[in-house]
Amino acid sequence: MKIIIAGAGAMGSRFGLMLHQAHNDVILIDGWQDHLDHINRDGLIADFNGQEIVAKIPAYHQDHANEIDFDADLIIVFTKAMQLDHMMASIQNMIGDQTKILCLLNGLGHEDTLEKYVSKDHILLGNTMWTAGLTGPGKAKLFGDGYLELQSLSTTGKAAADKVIDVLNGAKLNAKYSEHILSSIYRKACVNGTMNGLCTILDSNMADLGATAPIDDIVNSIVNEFAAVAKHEGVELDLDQVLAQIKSCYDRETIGLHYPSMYQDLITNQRLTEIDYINGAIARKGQKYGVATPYCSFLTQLIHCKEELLGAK
Ligand SMILES: NC(=O)C1=CN([C@@H]2O[C@H](COP(=O)(O)OP(=O)(O)OC[C@H]3O[C@@H](n4cnc5c(N)ncnc54)[C@H](OP(=O)(O)O)[C@@H]3O)[C@@H](O)[C@H]2O)C=CC1
Ligand SMILES: CC(C)(CO)C(=O)C(=O)O
Repeated sequence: MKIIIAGAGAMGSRFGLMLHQAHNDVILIDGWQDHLDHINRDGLIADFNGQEIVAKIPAYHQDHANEIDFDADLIIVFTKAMQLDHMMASIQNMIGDQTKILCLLNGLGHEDTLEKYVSKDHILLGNTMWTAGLTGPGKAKLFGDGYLELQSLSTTGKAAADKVIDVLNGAKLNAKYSEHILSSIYRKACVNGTMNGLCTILDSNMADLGATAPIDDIVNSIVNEFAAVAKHEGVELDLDQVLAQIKSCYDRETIGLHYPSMYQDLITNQRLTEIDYINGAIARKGQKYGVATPYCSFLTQLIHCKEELLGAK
């Protein structure tokens, strides 16, 4: 399959690498010139479960996306939430009649941004429990296992979605179709709404955070706020399932040693975070629906304070 990874940071690099290894025709598009230069010069270098892999994958700057001759079957968008709009505008001319756009970003509401550029027929909405990190431009550190779920936003799009799922599974990405992607997105947002902000503020990985005494209380309070808001959007969260997914993040043998992407953004790279698309989104929706969200509001404010204190850009 001809695949564009639009947003080739940590997660884009993981998906790009695994799909390239499975003999798909992959190109990377990103806005970070130094990263692109390293990849084009030395290859994408990954510490992949402890083994060094070098993949020669062509990488292009998004400002020149118009000039790329590549008839993509699939575009996987993997920018940060606040970069999605700009990326979609950059790649608009690369979207053909049959091109599917798979969105796996963390956070809520990305379908609204995608629908500014393409109809529902093109959109596969999803989320993923894979993890990834960058150790420098052109260098990824990838460990642990993961999976992803996706759903076509068009009622007639299941067959095309299944083809994409076969390709993803050919690359061992553990993809499956979801009939209720909004529930699964809310469930994943609960994982990010607890792990990402808390690990960032408390300077911890997920396993160490999970071993603290007050964590269960804090997690329960945050998850209840997500669930109360989700109910107003027609999503009934299964709290046991949500808590089990959060607890799976504490496992040192799988992804517990991972520092969430928000930690990587703010603490490692002094970059602005996606908090407004996660806990911030719940606080805004809570106001709209008359649901109290003190934990989400406080965590959002704390992260914004930290962004200011660290001069994040
Ligand atoms: N990392 C993870 O483990 C997981 C992440 N996600 C989600 O996937 C999406 C993509 O996240 P992720 O892959 O972590 O994003 P990254 O921060 O690794 O990359 C996103 C973009 O940020 C810019 N960038 C990143 N690092 C630097 C840097 N050091 N200097 C300059 N620019 C940089 C690049 O674009 P540009 O230069 O154009 O700004 C890049 O395309 C997000 O929604 C995230 O929440 C989901 C599951 C797990
Ligand atoms: C790994 C996980 C699930 C942590 O919340 C994630 O999505 C992230 O790092 O952003």
